[in-house]
Amino acid sequence: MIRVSVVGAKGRMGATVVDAVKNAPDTELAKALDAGDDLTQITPENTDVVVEFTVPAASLDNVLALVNQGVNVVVGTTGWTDEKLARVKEALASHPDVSVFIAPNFAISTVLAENFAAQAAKYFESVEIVEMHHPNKVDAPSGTAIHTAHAIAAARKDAGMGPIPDNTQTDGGSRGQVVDGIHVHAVRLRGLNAHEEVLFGNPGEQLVLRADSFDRSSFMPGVLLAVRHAGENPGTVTVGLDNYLDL
Ligand SMILES: NC(=O)C1=CN([C@@H]2O[C@H](COP(=O)(O)OP(=O)(O)OC[C@H]3O[C@@H](n4cnc5c(N)ncnc54)[C@H](OP(=O)(O)O)[C@@H]3O)[C@@H](O)[C@H]2O)C=CC1
Ligand SMILES: O=C(O)C1=N[C@H](C(=O)O)C[C@H](O)C1
Repeated sequence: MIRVSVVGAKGRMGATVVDAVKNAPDTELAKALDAGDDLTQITPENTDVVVEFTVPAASLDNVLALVNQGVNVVVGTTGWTDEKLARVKEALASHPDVSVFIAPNFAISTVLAENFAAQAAKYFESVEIVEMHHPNKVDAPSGTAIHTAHAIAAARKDAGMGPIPDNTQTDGGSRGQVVDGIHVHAVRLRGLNAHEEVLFGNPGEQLVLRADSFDRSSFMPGVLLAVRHAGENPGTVTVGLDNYLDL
């Protein structure tokens, strides 16, 4: 059995992970901790891998503490930047037996949509991203939308494409946040869970890629997949569930 501890265990995602870990045939719950709890309770003696779903403001410190405790970490919390990733790599240099895995999104529909978007990117002049979430979400745009924008921008750059056509002369904020040259729009609406559309345009045609997570159960197969792969690449940070899919 894989011994899994959960940090952020009382949150919407953490509580769902606790149930998933209890119900999977090959995992068992070790520690379930939340805000205010002492992370030093989690050690290699009681835990094979920690799943961390907290808040962007806390996640880096949690991951650094867990790496220093010598346990593998699977992270779903958003807010990761190159600077934060560099801090984790630095910590792993002193703990070469520990691995960290971070996924902006664990839902297969969204991971596939992002992969398809990166493939489509070089064929379309225009592209914009619309992400739509429940109104309890604290960050905007979503971590997934930022990750998708970076993937599309990288594909456009590789293909030698220029800037996206846009003749906007005045903008009171309606054009969204520009991430790596891509406009990203965030909707917060009661009734929604997690949804993303990537809109591609060419003269006379449009492609829309849309992924819908209607329920947090959609993230659990991906979380368990990452848990089962934890520790495979010691001393490294791996980003993206696509690393564990046959794409
Ligand atoms: N990668 C993916 O597939 C997905 C990622 N997410 C991301 O996961 C994160 C969590 O989302 P969600 O579960 O909805 O958020 P919630 O606010 O429901 O849960 C966060 C939990 O973390 C707790 N917490 C806050 N600070 C700490 C800390 N320092 N140490 C331990 N626990 C802490 C909170 O406690 P308290 O409320 O008392 O502060 C709360 O119980 C977000 O960043 C979200 O974007 C969400 C869905 C899927
Ligand atoms: O807060 C959420 O709910 C979600 N957060 C992640 C993100 O910001 O991309 C993943 C998913 O969209 C749900």
